[in-house]
Amino acid sequence: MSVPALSINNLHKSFGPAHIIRGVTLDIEPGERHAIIGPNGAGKSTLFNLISGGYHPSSGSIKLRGEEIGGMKPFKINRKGLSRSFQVSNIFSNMTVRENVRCGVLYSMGYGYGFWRNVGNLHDVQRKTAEILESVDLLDKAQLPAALLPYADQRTLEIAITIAGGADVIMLDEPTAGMSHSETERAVALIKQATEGKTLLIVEHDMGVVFNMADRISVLVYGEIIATDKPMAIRGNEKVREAYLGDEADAIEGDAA
Ligand SMILES: Nc1ncnc2c1ncn2[C@@H]1O[C@H](COP(=O)(O)OP(=O)(O)OP(=O)(O)O)[C@@H](O)[C@H]1O
Repeated sequence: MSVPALSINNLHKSFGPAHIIRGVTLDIEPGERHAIIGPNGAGKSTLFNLISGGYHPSSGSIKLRGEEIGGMKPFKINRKGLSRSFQVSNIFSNMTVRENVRCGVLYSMGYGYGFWRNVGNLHDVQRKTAEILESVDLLDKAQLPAALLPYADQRTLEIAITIAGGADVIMLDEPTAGMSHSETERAVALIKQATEGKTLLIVEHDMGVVFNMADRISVLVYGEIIATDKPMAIRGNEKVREAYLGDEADAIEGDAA
């Protein structure tokens, strides 16, 4: 068997007396698209922050391709090939769309951020930047200041920046939050295309998105994973229906069937 892209073992996190993550164990295979779902306050963002280095685990282990990363600084984890987006937009609004993506590309190639002004001649950087912009369908808006993009395009740019760093494990926190139905459909297609071959971990409230995108789903309730399975099995899981999805499960659209 291959080494899991991410391997979480008996992970706990408490804030003072509040025990928020309560023994999470989960393996995510290389190339898998995995979604974490669960009610508000279940601990999804906390789990994301633990994996990407925002929080120190209280106990337990988090391994990236077999290497322990629990408690490492976020930039070190990023350097090891794990990149995450945030719910709150992370883009440089005064820079153009192209410059924003270029920053990520430069970073992945080992250049400092201060180098970006002189990169016009760096062919490999230009090519990689254009490739990413094309994969998320933003090439025709590359010269615009990021602040002028419509909201859905800003979220897409955020995803492009996350991918530009060259990581092969990508974590997206509610990538379609605030988007209309048609914008969401487009974003899902772009995310699938842009993360092809990479390992993807998402937190998402839109069940249409989750069931369309994920190979497997984990359901987090009160800091514990109550089920990890393929979308169809999650939809039919009695425990999951009781704790979270309820009758909504029957109404979920998706090609998971
Ligand atoms: N830094 C912190 N200090 C204290 N409590 C925290 C901290 N971060 C999160 N919590 C608590 O942990 C619990 C889980 O929060 P978290 O944001 O991880 O849930 P979530 O599943 O992401 O919720 P939502 O779906 O609403 O985003 C909440 O009760 C929250 O108040």
